[in-house]
This record gives sequence, C-alpha cells and structure tokens, in this order.
Amino acid sequence: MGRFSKMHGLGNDFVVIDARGAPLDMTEARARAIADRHAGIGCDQLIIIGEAADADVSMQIFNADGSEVEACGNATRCVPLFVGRDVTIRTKAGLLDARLIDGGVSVDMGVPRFDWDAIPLAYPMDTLTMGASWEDLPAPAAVNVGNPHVVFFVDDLDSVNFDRLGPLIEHDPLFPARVNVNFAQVAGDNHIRLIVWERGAGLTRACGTGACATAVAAIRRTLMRGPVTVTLPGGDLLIEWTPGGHIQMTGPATHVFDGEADWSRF
Ligand SMILES: N[C@H](CCC[C@H](N)C(=O)O)C(=O)O
Repeated sequence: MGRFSKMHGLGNDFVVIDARGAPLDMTEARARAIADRHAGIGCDQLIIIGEAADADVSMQIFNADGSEVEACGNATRCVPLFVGRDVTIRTKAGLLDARLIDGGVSVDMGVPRFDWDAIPLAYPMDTLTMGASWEDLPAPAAVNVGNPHVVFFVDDLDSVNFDRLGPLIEHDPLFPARVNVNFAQVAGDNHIRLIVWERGAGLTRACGTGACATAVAAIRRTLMRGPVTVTLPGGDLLIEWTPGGHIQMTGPATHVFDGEADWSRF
C-alpha cells in the first residue's frame, strides 16, 4: 500500500505521492488511471515527490492525460506544505525554491524564456505578438515558464468559447510540444482575469504557470508594470517580475486529506 495526500492550489487539484525511499515506476497509463475522476482517485495532475542529489526533494508532474511535464506552479506551492518546511525542488524545468509565508507559499519560478525555439514553436516567429491567428482571437504572446504557454488578451473573457478554442490551439502543429492556452482580460491597474485551458488537463480552476506566463506577457507588452494580481476561477495569485529577472509567485496551498492506495491496481 502507498500513502498519498490530496491537495490543491486554488482548486487546481493534485494527488501527491511520497516516493522518497520507495521509488515508484510511474507510467503514462498508470498516471492517467490514478487521475481518472470516475475509476481512479481523481486529480488535474499527479505529483510524485522523490529524493534528489542536488535539492531537498524532486518533483515529477503528470497531467490527467498521463503526459509527464516540466512545471506546475500550483503543485510547487503545495510541496512545502507536504514536506512541512521550506524546500528547494528539483524539477524537469530546473531548481525551484518554495517557502512558507503567512497565509500561503511563495515560489521563485525561475527566468521566463521567449525565443521561438524555447517555447517551443515549429518555426521562427516573434513571440511578443505572434504572427498566428485562430478565428477572431487577437494575436497572442508566447512564454515558456518551464512549460509552454500561449497568452491571448481579449476584451470580453466571458464571450470566449474555451471548450472549442482550447483544444484547437493546444493541439495546433505550431506547438510541437502542445501548449497551455491562456485567455486573459485586463481588469484594472496590475490586475488580470485569467482562464486557462491546460495542456493535458483541459479547463482547470487555476494554473500557476499560466498566471506567471500571462503576467510576464502583460508586463512585456507594457499593459502594466506589476506586481500583478491574477484572478483565476479558484482565486488570486500575486506575480512579481521585472524584465531579465526571476518570477516570484505567491498564493495559497491546501491540504485536503491523506489516503492509502495499492498503486499496482492502477
Ligand atoms: N498542464 C501543464 C502542467 C500543470 C500546470 C498547472 N496546473 C500549474 O499550476 O502551473 C502543462 O502541461 O504544462
């Protein structure tokens, strides 16, 4: 039997497995089965905490479709709560520092990247205002914050057909690694409303890396100076970034319950 914790960051929910001392051979199929909300435990992402030679812990991230990915902002905020102290985390995207603060967690999410081949895109293109369009959406920005994001700034977020445009753009051949699709509306000085169709998970109640990518794109486009409050369906994140620097993301993390499961059954 293996122990796990059910956790979430603003409603973006996770099954977090402690594999320190007991490495777990996770496959895409097994991750998909665990994440399944009908036949499994159910989550947006499956998170495996392991040992690391160069950090306090390692973190593996699997989307609900089973795909293993590089970064997950909301889950990164859950790790210090799970471990019980401030931690440096080894991820596929690099080393991340996460520390407990009054009422939440603050994470250094590293330096964003903007080159077309760092997003990645299938061919060279400006990533501040992309030369690509989908139906009546405006030209987006693209940002890599450990994982790939495309950001559309729209005038009326509530009029966007997320369920149609989300998967259409996620799977567009312009994005050889697929992409997380961010629909953003400027809501005031240093305030953005955001809804994210996540790569490998669909619409979620929050996306931490999406909030980072969107705030960075807004500052790059001089729509605001920051720090930026990003309001997602599940609540608010504070994103701080100045060009050339690291992104600092601050927000809540929630532990819901602990459980046990026989992973060989999935
Ligand atoms: N769907 C993302 C991973 C989870 C990101 C999100 N849950 C967050 O909080 O950053 C991807 O495929 O890159």
